[in-house]
Amino acid sequence: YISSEFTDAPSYFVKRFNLFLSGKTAGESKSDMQTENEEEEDASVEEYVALTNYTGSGSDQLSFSSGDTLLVHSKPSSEWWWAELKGDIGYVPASYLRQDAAAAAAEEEEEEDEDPWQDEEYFGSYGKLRLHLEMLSDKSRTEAYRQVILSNSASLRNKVVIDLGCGTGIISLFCAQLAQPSEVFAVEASSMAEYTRQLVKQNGCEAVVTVLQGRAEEIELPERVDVLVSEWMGNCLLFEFMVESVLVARDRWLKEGGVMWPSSATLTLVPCQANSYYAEKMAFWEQPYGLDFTPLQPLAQQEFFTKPKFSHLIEPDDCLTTPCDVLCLDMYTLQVKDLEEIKGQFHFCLEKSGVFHGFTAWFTVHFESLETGGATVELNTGPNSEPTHWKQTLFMLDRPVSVFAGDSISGNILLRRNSVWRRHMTVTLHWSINSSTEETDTTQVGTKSFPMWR
Ligand SMILES: NC(=[NH2+])NCCC[C@H]1O[C@@H](n2cnc3c(N)ncnc32)[C@H](O)[C@@H]1O
Repeated sequence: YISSEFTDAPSYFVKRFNLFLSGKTAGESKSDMQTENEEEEDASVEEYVALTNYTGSGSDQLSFSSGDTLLVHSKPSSEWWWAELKGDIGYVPASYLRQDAAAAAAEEEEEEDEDPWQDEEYFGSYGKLRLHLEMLSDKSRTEAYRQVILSNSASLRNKVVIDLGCGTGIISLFCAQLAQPSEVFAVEASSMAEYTRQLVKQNGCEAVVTVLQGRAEEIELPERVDVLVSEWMGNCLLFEFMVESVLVARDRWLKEGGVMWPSSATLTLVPCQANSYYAEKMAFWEQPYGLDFTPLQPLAQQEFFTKPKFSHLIEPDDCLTTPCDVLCLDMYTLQVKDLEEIKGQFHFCLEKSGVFHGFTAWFTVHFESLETGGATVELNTGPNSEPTHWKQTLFMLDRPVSVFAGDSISGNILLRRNSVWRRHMTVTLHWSINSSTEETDTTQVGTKSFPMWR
């Protein structure tokens, strides 16, 4: 019996289905079937995922629940497919199925054997000039490292230096040009290294600077070093987790009493307004061209406010109060295992009323002097310093909160490294807003996790 809506089912199916009804499973019926085109018989079974529940009508249709994985044996028409679920076989409405979920699952399988460090993509990106141009064009960043070398030039005499992740070799060239170290090992894993070698030669530094192509964790040095210098900081300080490579190299190659540049790193946080960003991404839908597009606002929140916004330039006036250092990393004692989960507390007393749209984060690194008592050099990527290519990182709340002078915002920030994708992390913020007025004391609590990026 084939229910009426299948009148368009080709004869092949009628035969096949009847065979099935006669107790032969799909597999066995193969030998009895002379189908018009063999490959339909041989087509590999495809996995599909049910988008929603479906209750089959008539005995020839399958019922299934959302999320079920159906094995589609063939597709006699675009509307109805012949599929199997938990040993049952029958017709299913094709529009209720989605392969990309199954494909995504397969993809997931594939990704599993993808490198958790994504080094091909990562070092591939650094094999091109774009990122190096961005970094070299960042005067605050590059001048800070130049200042470190310049202000320590006397102490660098006859020292052995490793420049970890040297890129185009700028820091190594500063060492050779502004000081007289005995040796600088410029280590670079990307294909940029071969050009870095040319730059070292082009600038007459090959007597001092040796370019080693390879990952810092794997290269062999002829000796331990007095100074480990590296520009490893990522967005929100840790993204990319290049810092792990720095710590591994420190443990392997830094002499007892050797110097880490940067010596320490601090993550700073502030509750902030983000009126223009909010207007651009959320308020926009209130009345575009006089129409009401507010039903799109949940989508906008999901699409624009779920992940942190990199390269956000916060104005000092957007800070609702004095920023607070929430994490301080000592590059001499920090361990790789510490990177899995780093937590910081904060407590802000609001000095002015405004709209609390979210939190902004940035970092500062310090380079201690090689001479005891010498001046420390600071690279501050915050809103009161010259902008850098990192700018700042904005974490938008799901919805803004009006706050008033005298209110306080306290809570904590948690950076949890992704246990699979080793260059990624999730930043979770917990906060409570305490408003005190004559009549009442109210507390609003909130929490939000921001994947960066997985
Ligand atoms: N501040 C950052 N977020 N990135 C800027 C520095 C990154 C540079 O270091 C190189 N690099 C990164 N990790 C490594 C490593 N483990 N070994 C060698 N070179 C590396 C990378 O190829 C690039 O040239």
